[in-house]
Amino acid sequence: MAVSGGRDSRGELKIYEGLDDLTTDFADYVALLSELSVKERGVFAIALSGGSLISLMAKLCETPYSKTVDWTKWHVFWADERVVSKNHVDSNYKLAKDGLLSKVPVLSSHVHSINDNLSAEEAAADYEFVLRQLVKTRTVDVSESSDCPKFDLILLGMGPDGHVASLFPGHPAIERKGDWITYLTDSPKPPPERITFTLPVINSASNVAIVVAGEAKATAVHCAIDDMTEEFDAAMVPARMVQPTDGKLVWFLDRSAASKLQCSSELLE
Ligand SMILES: O=C(O)[C@H](O)[C@@H](O)[C@H](O)[C@H](O)COP(=O)(O)O
Repeated sequence: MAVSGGRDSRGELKIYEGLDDLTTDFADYVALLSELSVKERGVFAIALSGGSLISLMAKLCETPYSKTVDWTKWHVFWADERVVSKNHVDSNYKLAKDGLLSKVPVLSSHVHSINDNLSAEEAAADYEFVLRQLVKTRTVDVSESSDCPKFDLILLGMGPDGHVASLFPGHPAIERKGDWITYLTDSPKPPPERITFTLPVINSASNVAIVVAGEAKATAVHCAIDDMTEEFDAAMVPARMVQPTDGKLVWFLDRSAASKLQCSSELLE
């Protein structure tokens, strides 16, 4: 069973007793947004992350979703990627391919992964170029307020340090504004070389979901969502800076991840 509550600009909270409820509701959420986007725009532009997120999407490969979702209309991107070859165990592309994309009929020409023959800096520039072409054709919509791509849905996990995509606490990549995609060669979470959507791109999406499970992330969830004192530095918890300008943010949390939220006891009553 889930409880839901609003936290204004820090998003809607959905808290689940167990992972089974969470993954079922999460699959319903993705399937519904896919349906609405396809109805409205003819395509569904979705950006994935790495980590446990992909295993939490596993229900989408099962019925009814495997049969009811219009997979041929999906265009798949990565909100962040590790700069390694596509068949490397660290590759977010490989993770998604093995756990999701090879099990559903997404068209290979609609899977927009990074060029793994390039350096991190070159791969970021190349990925931004690819994205710009797809924004021109409106495969990915554009935000009128920011001129950034407006993804139908960006899916993020969160690390125990509060990072999302490859935007880490206190790292200069959080501040990047001019670029859509930036790169790191010193990621605190291995591997060190990565590319990542910048915050303006994440915050221009129509929908953003942050999916978090486990007690190890409870403090970061608290710091990302609860009201804090004025001295609190949001740049130290990148997930707190995810605040879509014209879109909607939803947090999918299990009970352990939500256990330090000030508002969780009210919500769970
Ligand atoms: O490539 C990456 O490392 C990810 O995109 C990263 O942002 C991930 O989503 C979080 O670190 C959460 O990962 P876990 O869910 O595995 O903790």
